Amino acid sequence: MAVRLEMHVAGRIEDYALIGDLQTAALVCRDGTVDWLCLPRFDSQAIFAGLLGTEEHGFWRLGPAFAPGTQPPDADRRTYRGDSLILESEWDTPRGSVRVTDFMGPREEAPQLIRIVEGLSGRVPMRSSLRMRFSYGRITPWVHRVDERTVAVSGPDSVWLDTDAETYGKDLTTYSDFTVGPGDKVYFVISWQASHLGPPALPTPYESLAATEEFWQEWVEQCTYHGPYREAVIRSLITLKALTYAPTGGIVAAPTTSLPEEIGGVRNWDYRFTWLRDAAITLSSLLRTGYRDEARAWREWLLRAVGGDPENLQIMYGIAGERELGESELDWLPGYEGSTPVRVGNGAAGQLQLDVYGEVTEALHLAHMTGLARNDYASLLQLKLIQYLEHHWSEPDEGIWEVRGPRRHFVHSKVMAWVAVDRTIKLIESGDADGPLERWKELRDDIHRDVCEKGYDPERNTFTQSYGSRELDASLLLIPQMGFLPPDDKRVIGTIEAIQRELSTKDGFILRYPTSGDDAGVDGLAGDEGAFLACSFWMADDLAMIGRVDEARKLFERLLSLRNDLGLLAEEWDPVRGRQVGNFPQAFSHVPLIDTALRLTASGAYGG
Ligand SMILES: OC[C@H]1O[C@H](O[C@H]2O[C@H](CO)[C@@H](O)[C@H](O)[C@H]2O)[C@H](O)[C@@H](O)[C@@H]1O
Repeated sequence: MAVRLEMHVAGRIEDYALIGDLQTAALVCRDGTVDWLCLPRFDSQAIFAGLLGTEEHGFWRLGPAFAPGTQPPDADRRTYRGDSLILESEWDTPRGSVRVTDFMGPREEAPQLIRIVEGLSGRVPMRSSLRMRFSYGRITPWVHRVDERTVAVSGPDSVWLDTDAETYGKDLTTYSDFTVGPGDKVYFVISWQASHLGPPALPTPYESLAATEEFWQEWVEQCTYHGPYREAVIRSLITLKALTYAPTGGIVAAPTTSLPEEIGGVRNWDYRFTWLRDAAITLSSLLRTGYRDEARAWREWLLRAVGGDPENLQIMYGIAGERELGESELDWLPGYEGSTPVRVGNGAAGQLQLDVYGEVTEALHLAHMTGLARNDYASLLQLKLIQYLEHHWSEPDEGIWEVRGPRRHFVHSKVMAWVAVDRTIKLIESGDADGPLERWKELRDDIHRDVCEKGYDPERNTFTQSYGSRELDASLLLIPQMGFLPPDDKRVIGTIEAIQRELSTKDGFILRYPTSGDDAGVDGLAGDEGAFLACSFWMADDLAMIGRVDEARKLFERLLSLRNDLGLLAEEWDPVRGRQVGNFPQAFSHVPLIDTALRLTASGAYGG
């Protein structure tokens, strides 16, 4: 029978803090429990999967001791140390106060999760409860001692625990009970190592802490944005950097799988991969805020990943460029608050999504415009993508939202195909590439005409989700932002107003598209979902672009208020339950946050 160890249950999504080492990431709950950690990479098996199950599936709690049968207390305060990814959680207990500092140092060697306990006042009894379960909570590893170290082994993985506290094993869990007084420090470090290798080097937690703090300080100093939303922009940039897989330059969409888009629902996906779309827009935000190294690294990643025939371009890859991302279900995990299935891998990898050509080309264009050193292969890739689009832009596809229903002629896909051709024409005109300029100008005009004829409903004065449909889609908000039509075009204004009218939630945030109505089931999925945060930021952008700047600023600031206490956003917002939903933290939410902050700052629309 399962032994109930702690009374910890997974928190709300916004209860989590992110820490990471630019190769993987962990989520730490308010009560000091690490409920999610995949080792050694973002897309590896989790050793703590309590987030998607129970304490039986692995967790590591470190905090003040508490009475049996009660819940571990939440920290009274928590914050990142300055502009870093070092988390500090503090508890005030009847016996005194204590701080736990959690971080993962950017690394060359074994991945490490480091936790340092520091007594602040009084004498505080503490407890560490470490329950590793390999293979996403399915496997109880062998745990034994090697000299002063504790090692857990199963299959290809071993995880080593080093601490200066006494430990003991009970109920297949490693415990440590100790007391800290003012100034006392106790460390705990777990390090991953391939199990066929010998023990990893002994950790140096205090040196690692200093090096990690310095790393983040230096990184943040490069930011060129100094406007009124700097705090929110910096936290978003740090989050994007934390989602970057440093060895290759790949960027994950989020470090989690299967945090549901609807609590209890089936819309649960694995985001631990590099989508060309999400990575391209991330790159654009990084470029706009002065970060060129990441942009260069991602461009290199892109050129390696898409190597081969552009006919075989995938819309997403593994973080090192892997193509096989086969989707499967982990049936032993009960899911976040009962949301099943829990999926690993992602079947969307095999879809046709024509917008991706536009997003990639736009990112390469921005790299070019901001003076990133020219790369002949990048220009060649751009030309090859257009040669492909010439023959395929008029096909139906699965679109930006990766619908699992039938393919359609999504308007946004065609608009982004136009973007791809337009930016490539500009590249040729700048003299940095050679191509059939006149033919591609005609192609650009053909796509534009097609969209305006078939994707626009003159009766309702709005563009539509797909050709022949009466439904709306918030991706149409990108039409003026991409320069497809100017913001003062009456069709653009009509579309913005229609989306605001028909796709707003009660609290004024924006849905991607209707999940019920004439076209119910466009995405081929059961259930509903929350407001999509990226679309809500796009609405703020569009309102600013059409001169409704006060409204834009108010919407933006309401969106900022949805962030958790650490400035983090998931993919969606559930307006009924008033909580964050979907994978967390999500690049696709933090990127538009940065972009809207930059736009509002440029328009002077702040401070009211
Ligand atoms: O809605 C169904 C699809 O949901 C996921 O896709 C979403 O996340 C992607 C990564 O951020 C994003 O690029 C895409 O625009 C979103 O719709 C999921 O990954 C898909 O498998 C699923 O079909």
